[in-house]
Amino acid sequence: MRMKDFMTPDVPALQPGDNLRRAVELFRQTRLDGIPVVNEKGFLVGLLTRVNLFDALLEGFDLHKTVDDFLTRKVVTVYLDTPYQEVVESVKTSPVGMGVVVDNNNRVRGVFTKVDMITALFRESDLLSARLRAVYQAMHNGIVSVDEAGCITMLNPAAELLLGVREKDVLDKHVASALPGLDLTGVIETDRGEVGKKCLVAGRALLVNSTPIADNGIIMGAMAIFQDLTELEQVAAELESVRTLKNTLQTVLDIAYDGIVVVNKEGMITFINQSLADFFGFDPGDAVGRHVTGVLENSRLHIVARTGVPENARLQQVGGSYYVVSRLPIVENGQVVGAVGKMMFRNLEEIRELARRMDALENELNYYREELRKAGGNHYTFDNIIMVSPSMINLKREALQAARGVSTVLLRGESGTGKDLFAQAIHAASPRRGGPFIKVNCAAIPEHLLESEFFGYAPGAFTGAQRGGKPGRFELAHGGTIFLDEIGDMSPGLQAKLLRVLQDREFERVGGTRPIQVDVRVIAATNRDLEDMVAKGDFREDLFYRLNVIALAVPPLRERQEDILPLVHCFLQKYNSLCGMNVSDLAPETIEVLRAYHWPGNVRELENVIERAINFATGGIIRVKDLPAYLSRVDEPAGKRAVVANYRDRLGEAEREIIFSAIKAAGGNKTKAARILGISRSRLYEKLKKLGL
Ligand SMILES: Nc1ncnc2c1ncn2[C@@H]1O[C@H](COP(=O)(O)OP(=O)(O)OP(=O)(O)O)[C@@H](O)[C@H]1O
Repeated sequence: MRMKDFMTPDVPALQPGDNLRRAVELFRQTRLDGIPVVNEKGFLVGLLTRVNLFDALLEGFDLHKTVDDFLTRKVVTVYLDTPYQEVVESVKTSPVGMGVVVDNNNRVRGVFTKVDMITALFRESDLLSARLRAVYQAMHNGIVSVDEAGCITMLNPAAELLLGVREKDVLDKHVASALPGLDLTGVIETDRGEVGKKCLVAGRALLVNSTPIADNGIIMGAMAIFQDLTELEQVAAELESVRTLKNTLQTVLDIAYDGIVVVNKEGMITFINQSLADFFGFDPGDAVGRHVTGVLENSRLHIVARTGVPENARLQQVGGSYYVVSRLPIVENGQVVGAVGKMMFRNLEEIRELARRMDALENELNYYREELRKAGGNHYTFDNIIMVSPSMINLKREALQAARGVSTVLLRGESGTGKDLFAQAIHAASPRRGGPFIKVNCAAIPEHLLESEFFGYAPGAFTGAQRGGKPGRFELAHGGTIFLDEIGDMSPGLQAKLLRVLQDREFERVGGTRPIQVDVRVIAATNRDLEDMVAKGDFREDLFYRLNVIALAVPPLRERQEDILPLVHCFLQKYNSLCGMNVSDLAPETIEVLRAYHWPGNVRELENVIERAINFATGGIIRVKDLPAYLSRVDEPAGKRAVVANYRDRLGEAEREIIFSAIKAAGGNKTKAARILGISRSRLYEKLKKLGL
């Protein structure tokens, strides 16, 4: 409050030269204790008080005498903007008890009297108490105040809530009895406040600050301000867990494999992890607070923070190298508030190495899947093997004879001729048919697993091994038949071990010491020229003779054309039902093409061709156009092929040619062929199957 808010404005004034009569008249009109005297320019000359006037009259001056000789010249003057508090001090020291108010140009604008001051005081204290009450009401902390006798004078709503009492019920009661535990009488007695004292009041743990209330050095009472300690402790615990979480996150982000940078909506960096800073050689502290474009070349993070559109797996060039980055907006309550960028800057070689390892694992997985599928798959009998050709009928007769005995059988023949089927059929026709039929594809098992697959491993044989060890295929085949497919692909070390099993029917698990005896019939198969391998020293002669007790040769498909059509119809039936199709016949030209083809991949290739053709056929008939183009253009010039073949066929054809030439160069040795091609043996095996070779 300022002077202009509570002064008495527009008071009449005397001028130098005015007489006492004029003064008497003005006093009668205004009831003021003094009349300002101003000159013609409006400046204050003095103040004629009632006392001045009475003195003049008592001294016997008549009413025509001018006021000039009786004025009080030392007058309290204040400006319009002077604050209330300053005026109070002036008035206290003024002998007159009133003052004159002037503007900034020192012209008289009014007067202030003691009545004005008291009115202002009331207004001021009303305002103060309204403000104080608002604070009391709104405060989250509880407040209790007491008078000098310790009786409660006030309790705010927060205190009511915290202590579970109503103000009206405790007013004027002594604090010690109304609120036991809240010690304010001690504060009054000692005139000393206390900070952060723990008190138990009305069953609540409180943190209390108390202070005496004094006026001019006299204790008038005391006041306590308090808050719930349990609430405080809860907040502190929450803060602590947030701090721990922040530290954890910070550590995780700092050791993260990738670089991480966070910007706010303006594109200013708010966080950058240690890995990124280390990689580009700067201090994270220097980067925080700077615009991202000033720290990382070609950054678009500020754009993502503005648009909210994520950018995944983009390339960003920094310092002449490219890095894979992903940028994601940070959204809070539906608003984009920033963005986070992730940068893969590690050596690409490491990633390639990882990919290689994954590749190897995938091969392993595929192998086990295939084995699993076969383990639960159909077991063929001679009735399921489609054959009409005399050579096959003859073979079946020989195989049936072999099935009755216990001797080892060696199935010879090109890939895809049906050796696997014959092995199963022999088992099914043998007295061991009630026992297990276990197949081991020596070419498909990853090299490092071969030995443990064959013979199993003892408990604790190597890191990662199953705790109780694992039986090998020989153990699993006990009482039944083991079918060793692709026997020509076995390493020399394993050949020696196999020989021992065949001779002694006994072996040890990998890492084990106990000999294990098994009763197993062996059927082996190969598409390799084992005699040639023996001659070259690639295959043990003694093992060859052990295996070659009963040799059965499955003829290639091109040498038994009579079987082609019956096989086609068998596959039509199989894939119609598998694919939900209804393709029942072949156009005559299609039959011609199938007969004319030389089927290097034998029955497996024929089966693949039919499966594919069913998917392309229209009108329930397979036409030449539904067959792969390479079947019908053996002699066509390469230029013409390029025009007609579709992308997938050309790709498949190129792959076949590459694989064929590698196998040829390796003399039929798949391990060598895989090495030439730079792929794993099991991957080559997968490809051969896929291409029907
Ligand atoms: N006579 C047949 N009757 C029915 N299906 C056959 C016949 N011959 C082969 N097949 C089919 O052809 C595919 C290849 O047969 P199989 O696996 O027995 O050949 P394989 O000579 O053992 O080949 P690889 O030497 O590559 O192991 C199989 O899907 C099998 O079902």
